[in-house]
Amino acid sequence: MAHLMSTSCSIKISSSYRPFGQPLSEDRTVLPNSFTIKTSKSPFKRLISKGHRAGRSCGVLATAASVSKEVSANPRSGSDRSPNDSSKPQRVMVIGGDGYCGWATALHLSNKGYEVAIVDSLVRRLFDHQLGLDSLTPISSIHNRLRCWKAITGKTIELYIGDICDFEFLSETFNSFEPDAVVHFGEQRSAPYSMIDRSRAVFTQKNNVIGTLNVLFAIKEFREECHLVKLGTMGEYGTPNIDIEEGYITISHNGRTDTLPYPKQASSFYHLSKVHDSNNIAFTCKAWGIRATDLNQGVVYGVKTDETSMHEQLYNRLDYDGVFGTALNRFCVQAAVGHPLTVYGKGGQTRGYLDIRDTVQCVELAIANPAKPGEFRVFNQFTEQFSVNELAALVTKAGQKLGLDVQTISVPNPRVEAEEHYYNAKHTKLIELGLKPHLLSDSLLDSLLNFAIEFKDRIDTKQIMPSVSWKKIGVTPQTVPAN
Ligand SMILES: O=c1ccn([C@@H]2O[C@H](COP(=O)(O)OP(=O)(O)O[C@H]3O[C@H](CS(=O)(=O)O)[C@@H](O)[C@H](O)[C@H]3O)[C@@H](O)[C@H]2O)c(=O)[nH]1
Repeated sequence: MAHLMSTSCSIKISSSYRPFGQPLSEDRTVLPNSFTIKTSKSPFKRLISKGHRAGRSCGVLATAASVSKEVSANPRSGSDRSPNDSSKPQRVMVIGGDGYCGWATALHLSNKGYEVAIVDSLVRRLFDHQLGLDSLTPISSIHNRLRCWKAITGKTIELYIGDICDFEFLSETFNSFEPDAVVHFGEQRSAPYSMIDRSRAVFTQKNNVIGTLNVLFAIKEFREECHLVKLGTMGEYGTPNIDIEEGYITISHNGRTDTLPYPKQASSFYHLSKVHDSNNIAFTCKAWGIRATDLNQGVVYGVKTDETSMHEQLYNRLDYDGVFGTALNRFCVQAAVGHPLTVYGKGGQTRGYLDIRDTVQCVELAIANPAKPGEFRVFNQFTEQFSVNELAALVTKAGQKLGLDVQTISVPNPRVEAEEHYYNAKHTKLIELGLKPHLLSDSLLDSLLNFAIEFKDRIDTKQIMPSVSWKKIGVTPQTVPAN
């Protein structure tokens, strides 16, 4: 495998850096190549990109990038647009661009010709340190990731490190970057994390709800035309005993009919934070004329996209632990290491799933076809439905083909959720916009299993069993024992 030799540089994060939202007003972050960002009034517009443009060699040995053609037929993709056409966004701010979905999306949009800026507090990396967890794949620092991207493709992604709950920081990023679209992945996204203890529940809702509120205020104040593309979740709907519509349902009641937001029945403090976000966004679309798209995403699986596969320093994270790992990714890692697949309860829990290559495609489609001013669009972002038992059966079959002995166990369900239920959710709007789904196939499972086998030595089997109980959550802070 090709290796990237970093240039020698010192990256200093101020000792007063606060990842949980306190103002950074006088902090100074010293960046590689001796650029200094001041987070108070100084204009730090594009200082980082100047650092990249200085073009210092990263010693990249990888071959040149292949460019994805997935949605290139779309006439409104980034590179095809005339700069005078204000309805077609070109400058995209990806909040949470260092995370699993955000990183893949930032690279994809950059590859498609959009001017991209990543805004991230790096708190996701801190959660791993605090809980003693790690990604299956070794991931580079955000600075090395961006240097590598620049070295391979010649494209610059700007970087703003800070917390969007700090409105002063967010205002500066808006005024500096002047986004046409904001893709907001910058939330605490794990349901089990939000159910560890009171402080994590409070953190999740504060971080997610206030962060989104700040983004709404920033759009209103500084970039009225900016399109908000917000990552919601299919979990907002819960598992009702009727078909799930895309955001709205037409109801007749006592002789009158109206189209209303689809009822929400979230089942964790995390999923509830997304419901609160949706209500705040819907209200501000009506009250202030904000244009927004809520992408109610299902469970994402996979790790590779065209862009993250270009070099090992661009690899995406892959979580397999009981807090951040999601069902199919976990099952593939479990199979690789000979751990029985952990089906919670009866295993009839059915959800919408999608390949991470479709996440990036969906976000691009939403940006390229923006909502109208005042419109609050909701798209259900998944491609197929599976029960947990069905996923376990698919992974067992794929594992056997690779010579793995895959067993399944029923683990007492740590969550409060229906284990056998009706589930039929609509997901046609993104298909209508041109989504070409990568359906779950033997070859994807094969590749994911092989990826897990490749990094098998990094797997800490102690992190596999679930450790967070929905019923046992209490006010006492939970700490992690050193094993
Ligand atoms: O080892 C496991 C892990 C999960 N499950 C079950 O699989 C289902 C999905 O759980 P998950 O951990 O894969 O996903 P979830 O907690 O719902 O959250 C993930 O998927 C959500 C989409 S959705 O599920 O709400 O549609 C996103 O919003 C979240 O950010 C993402 O972490 C649940 O019924 C869970 O009980 C198992 O049976 N065994």
